[in-house]
Amino acid sequence: MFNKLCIIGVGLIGGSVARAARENNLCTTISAYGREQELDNLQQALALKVVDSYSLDLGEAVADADCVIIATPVGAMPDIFKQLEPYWSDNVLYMDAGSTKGSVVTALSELFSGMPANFVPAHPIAGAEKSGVDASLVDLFEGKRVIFTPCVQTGDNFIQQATRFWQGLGSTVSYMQIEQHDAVLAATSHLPHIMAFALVDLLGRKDEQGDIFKYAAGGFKDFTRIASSDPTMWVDICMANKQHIIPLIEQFCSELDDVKQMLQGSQAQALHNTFTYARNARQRFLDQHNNMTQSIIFTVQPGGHLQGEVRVPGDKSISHRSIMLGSLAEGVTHVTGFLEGDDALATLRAFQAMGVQIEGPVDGKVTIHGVGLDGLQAPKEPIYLGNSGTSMRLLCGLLAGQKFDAVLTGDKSLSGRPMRRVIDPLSKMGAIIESTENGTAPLTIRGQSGALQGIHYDMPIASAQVKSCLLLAGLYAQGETSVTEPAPTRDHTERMLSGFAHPVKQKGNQVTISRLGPLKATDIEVPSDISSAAFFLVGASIAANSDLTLKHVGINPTRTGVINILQLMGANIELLNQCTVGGEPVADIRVRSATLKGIVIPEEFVALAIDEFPVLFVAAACAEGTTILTGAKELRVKESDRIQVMADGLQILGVDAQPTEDGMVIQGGKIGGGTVVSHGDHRIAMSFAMAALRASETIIIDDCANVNTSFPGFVTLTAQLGLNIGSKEA
Ligand SMILES: O=C(O)C1=C[C@@H](OP(=O)(O)O)[C@@H](O)[C@H](O)C1
Ligand SMILES: C=C(OP(=O)(O)O)C(=O)O
Repeated sequence: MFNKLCIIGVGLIGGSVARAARENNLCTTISAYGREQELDNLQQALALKVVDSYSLDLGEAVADADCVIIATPVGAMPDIFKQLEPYWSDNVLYMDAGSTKGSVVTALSELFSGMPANFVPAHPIAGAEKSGVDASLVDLFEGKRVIFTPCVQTGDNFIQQATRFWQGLGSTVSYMQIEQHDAVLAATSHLPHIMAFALVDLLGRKDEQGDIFKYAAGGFKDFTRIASSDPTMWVDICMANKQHIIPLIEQFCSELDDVKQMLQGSQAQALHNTFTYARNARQRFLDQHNNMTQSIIFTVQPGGHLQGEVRVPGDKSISHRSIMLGSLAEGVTHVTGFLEGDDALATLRAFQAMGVQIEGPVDGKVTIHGVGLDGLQAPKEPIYLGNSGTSMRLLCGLLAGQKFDAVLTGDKSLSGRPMRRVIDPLSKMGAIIESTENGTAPLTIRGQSGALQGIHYDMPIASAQVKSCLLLAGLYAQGETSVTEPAPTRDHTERMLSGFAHPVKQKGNQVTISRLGPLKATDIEVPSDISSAAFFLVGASIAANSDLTLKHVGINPTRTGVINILQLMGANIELLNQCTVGGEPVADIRVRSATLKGIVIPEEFVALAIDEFPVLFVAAACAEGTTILTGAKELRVKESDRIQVMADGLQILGVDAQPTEDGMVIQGGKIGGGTVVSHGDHRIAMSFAMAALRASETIIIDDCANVNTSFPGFVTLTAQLGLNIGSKEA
């Protein structure tokens, strides 16, 4: 807590910082500084009790302050810094709140001949088109991001103080390099503002008769909202960041020119492709944005049944691998049925960041221009893989054989998941991988000057991710790399390598790879994901009067444990229209309501149904008698501890579910209602949604944004089939 906070420039941002700091007890008193011409605004700030005092004398305003925030337009900052210099104190934390960072840091560095250690450059990504203290809000920063761009000279203790302060205001703190910040913001904020101002300028001048604005509707209003922003502030921002903005304006003009030519040439298809790509890209942005800033809550009313025909999204495991092998192949790979969920998209972006040209996804279609086994380029920044364990573990193997360094990062859940399972065997092959002390991400994978050495590895756990990681590293190793598994795990990597004309040798539980030559591009049709279908297999089994057909689902025998287990429990499941597509068996699956009974789940099915246990626990809760799962310790290190989190949730719903070290004991019975927490785990969220089909009360599920990682459109689809589900932002 600060004793005295001084705000220089009490406008929308400065005023909101003051309000939120007071509300959250982050300081005892607040002073403000402004210029003579801002007197009215300062008086207003005092009258509104946003600040406790103000002064037109900077020395007086900052006297005894232990935190000073400069929240003026960026163009005014160099002057403010000069005026501040005589009062500068090494113990005080100084921060700005400007939208450009290069100009701020340059001005300070010139003045002080180097950046002062106690200045933390900060940019809250929050704002509105309104200005002045009147517009300030106590919750403006709640759930918003603030970006720090610390310099090498910035002191850790000051960064920590600044972090605590902004977190106290409700923000999430991110760190960026100055250049990166200014380039990104030029694209996402500065260019859109210029476009809005320019469009209104153009139409306003044309609109002398008032016709255009008179008939302008929602689209115009949405697009031009930001043209109501403060011109002084925006002139400052544009001037300060023009080196990044000008090239973007040029690119935008050329994009408009392309559109003009499509119109001139009546190229409706080309225009359609452009618009479709943009619409999908925007949706991905919104999904990502929701994940970052909002928590989604599902509310599911009790009862209902599932009926109809449905095709669930593409297989996540196969989608990841299609991008990886397509990128390493020679030639162009066309993928259809690609999963447009965040996990698979994280893999797609990772390869784009390594120089692979990838088009799409548009309606599940992706085109990958393979660069060959040795054609990847060093990524310019750490590769962020979100929530996706498969991306991180498989990429580790693939990157271990490259000539460049790469850093892999992930969200909070992924940063807590064990990575030694891949680091240890890769190190035996000669890879150099740095992790945290706990063996977790961020991971730095060092470039290799020579090839890795092939090894034989007896996997201590049944993991397709570890196996696939080593097979991918094996593509870069001298000699043979072989892996034995304690139980069969999904074999999509092996099958797909054959499709890319690079077969592996399979003997019993051992698979062996050596570099045979280039991978050859091929076309891949991704079937629907049986792990997503699993929610409906359980949902339609437990809900009376259900009859559902799931179309074109992958039924690779290394994935069908869920069907085996449900059939043992008495489920009514039929496989229809079986065929093989691109080396993967596929079928339509018909499922009808059935009376389930509790069973002891055979351990041989555990690896074959590893992702389906959350929803199988729901099936067990609806079955007659006791269901016992053992040998499934791996569930504790997925996106959440799926044993504990499911047991907690089921208990809240009144089910007798007892977690054990490696499984669970569930007595079937009645399901009540209540609020359960998914802990950001997509499969937990979707499993509890299905439980509502048999619940007596409403089930509310917190923290569901990550459903987008594997099953975009889950709410809409399940609602169409008969589940009474709604979703809202928290
Ligand atoms: O290889 C894959 O695509 C996957 C393997 C499994 O993980 P483990 O290898 O950790 O069991 C599974 O849980 C994950 O969802 C996807
Ligand atoms: C465990 C899962 O995925 P990953 O390991 O890729 O995060 C899952 O999808 O259930």
